[in-house]
Amino acid sequence: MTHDGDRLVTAEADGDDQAVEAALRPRSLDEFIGQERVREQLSLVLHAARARGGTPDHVLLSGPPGLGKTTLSMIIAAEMGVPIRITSGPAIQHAGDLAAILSSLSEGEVLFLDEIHRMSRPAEEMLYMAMEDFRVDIIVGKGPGATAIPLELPPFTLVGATTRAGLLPPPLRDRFGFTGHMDFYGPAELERVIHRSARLLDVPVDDDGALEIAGRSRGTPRIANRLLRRVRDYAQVRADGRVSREIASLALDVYEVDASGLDRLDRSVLHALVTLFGGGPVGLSTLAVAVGEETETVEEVAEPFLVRSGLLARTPRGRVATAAAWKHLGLVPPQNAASGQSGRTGQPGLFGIGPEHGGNPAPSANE
Ligand SMILES: Nc1ncnc2c1ncn2[C@@H]1O[C@H](COP(=O)(O)OP(=O)(O)OP(=O)(O)O)[C@@H](O)[C@H]1O
Repeated sequence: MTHDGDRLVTAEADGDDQAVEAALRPRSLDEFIGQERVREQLSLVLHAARARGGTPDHVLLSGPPGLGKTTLSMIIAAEMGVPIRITSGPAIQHAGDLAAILSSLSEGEVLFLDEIHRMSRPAEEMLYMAMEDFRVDIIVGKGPGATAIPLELPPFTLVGATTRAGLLPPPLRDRFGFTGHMDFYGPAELERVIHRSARLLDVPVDDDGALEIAGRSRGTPRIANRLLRRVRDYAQVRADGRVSREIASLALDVYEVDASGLDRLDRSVLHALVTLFGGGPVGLSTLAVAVGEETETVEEVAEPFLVRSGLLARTPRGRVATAAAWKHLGLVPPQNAASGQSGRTGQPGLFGIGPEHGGNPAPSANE
């Protein structure tokens, strides 16, 4: 495991984010920006459940961190007018932990289980029965004398969140009535997220300023909100508090987040690849040594976004800089530079989709 929590452009929540995020969360489906498909589908599920006077089917939300899975689960509860209980897979290590939570749910309550793919196996098996029959068997005693005491549960809605639906065992996946796939946001959607947050935080931001921040936010609302807060600081300290394109750009230059959302680590990987290794191919560990980082940091922290942006390719022979990477660094790409792909736009840049989202998975070259 690597820690990238101190990076401004990490999609994971840090301690600083949590309090502000609570204030910035949209509270209804109408307020939730983007993800039109998921929003429409979910709205149908919730409307139908309300019309029947029942609880909605269990919902699985899959997608990268910071795109709004927790927010959507809270919206589901709010739209249904029921309470929500929030926990996560890693917090449920024993079946007993889960039994305690399930048995204390009230009728119709939403149970949000983040990182559901990281739950322990016994807890997962208990969840199968709870989801299907609203019942669990509590095992009392050990060995041959153990007995199962059935416990009826009130109907509830499980909202599971995972970064990869493919990691879930099929029996668990099949028990969700609806799966929503969340994708990275486009610049126009992020611009709306930034305008909305700026209103709530009382920061005057013009359209160009919002778009400038959006362009550096890696398709992720959590990052957009974090960058907005840093830009707000800059605008207050070095200007009159208003955020224009120029102020946003100067502020994010100070924080070393460039126009495409790359930070210092991302750029140093590309720089080493291009200047020291002629664009590659070069093995991962050699590249890591060249930038003075752990192999895992390069692989898990820097590479996913570089690949998604169409700047770096993983090939069987090693890491390769694409033509776009050379251009990004202001250099002329050699004739044979890899063309690179980024899933959604077909252009190198922000909003492509990496291997985990339908791109071409390339074999890892760990040397
Ligand atoms: N569609 C959206 N519109 C407006 N704000 C959003 C939207 N999606 C996310 N946000 C904001 O982004 C922040 C992160 O969202 P959230 O915590 O729901 O993400 P997540 O997908 O659950 O992340 P993780 O998987 O890391 O828990 C929140 O502050 C939320 O307000």
